[in-house]
Amino acid sequence: MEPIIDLKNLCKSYGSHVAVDKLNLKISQGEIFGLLGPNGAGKTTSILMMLGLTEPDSGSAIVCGHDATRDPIEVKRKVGYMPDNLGFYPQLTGLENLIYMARLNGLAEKSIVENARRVMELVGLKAASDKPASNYSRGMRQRLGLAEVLIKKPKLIILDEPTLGLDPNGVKEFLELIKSLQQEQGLTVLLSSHHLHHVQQVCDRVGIFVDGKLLATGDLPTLSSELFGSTGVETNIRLTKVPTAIDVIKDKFSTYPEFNSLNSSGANLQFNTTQNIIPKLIRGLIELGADIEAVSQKQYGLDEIYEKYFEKNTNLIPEHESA
Ligand SMILES: Nc1ncnc2c1ncn2[C@@H]1O[C@H](COP(=O)(O)OP(=O)(O)OP(=O)(O)O)[C@@H](O)[C@H]1O
Repeated sequence: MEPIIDLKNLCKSYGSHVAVDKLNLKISQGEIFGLLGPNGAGKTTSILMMLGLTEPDSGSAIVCGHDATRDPIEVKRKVGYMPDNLGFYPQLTGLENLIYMARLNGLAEKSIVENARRVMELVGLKAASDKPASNYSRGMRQRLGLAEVLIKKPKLIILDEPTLGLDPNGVKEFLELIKSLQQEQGLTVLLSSHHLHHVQQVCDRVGIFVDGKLLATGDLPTLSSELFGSTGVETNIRLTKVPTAIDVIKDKFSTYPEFNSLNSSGANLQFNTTQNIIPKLIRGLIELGADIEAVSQKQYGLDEIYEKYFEKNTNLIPEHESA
């Protein structure tokens, strides 16, 4: 199946500043993809190029089968876009805002009200439909923004920082809603975020975007091995007691082609190997007469990715500040 988003060598500079540098990315239909990066990484610029709202300097963005630069109107018709700064008419109710937006999008007049009510229910705003938008909480505003996107019945929705400013419960509920839309309606979702932990809850795949470059894409295990592959696999083995001198153990395992290093502390051994060789390590230790009490393997996960790629970025808004 053709990818719903196909970006090839997409580049964009503002003056001498390279905002997006040779971005290559394919997103399949039905996927939830998280574009993840600190502030200023180039996420919004990439999204604007996908929507044909900013022209790339070079490269191409094919979205829903259309070239976003040459055919932005077709792309706009098929894609629902929720920007990070939502604006509503505060004196109108949520439902009136939605109806107004549906009219602006040229939806068929006869079913607009009925559709708007249905979508308000879908996003969990049925009870608040007739309240002025000025009374909506941040979480309700995000849902209303999503409703404005969904009323177009898009094939693909692009959400720029949708969890920004929501409290932890609001984040959870919003992401659950996105997930249910994917599962029940087969929607494809691209969302951008600088909140690694949020994105990981719902995304099938994520892309790590830093300084205009997409460093790695994949699910968490793939990302870990792409980003930390050269770090090796760390396996911790606790023995009931050390059966022989530690140098003897080291000598045995250093003949293994996958072996990098061995550190020990009492009966705790920490192996670093190029691959996961737990069965071989256990067999080797048993041959030396050891009894094994516990085995664990360090997984390079979100926290390590976060530390390596995000924490040094001084522009990053820490999660607790924006929640
Ligand atoms: N219109 C513009 N003119 C000049 N520079 C811009 C413009 N838009 C973005 N930039 C710069 O390009 C870089 C990427 O910005 P972009 O908004 O795409 O990043 P982002 O990852 O979406 O970050 P944020 O989460 O802060 O919006 C930043 O350094 C930004 O200052």
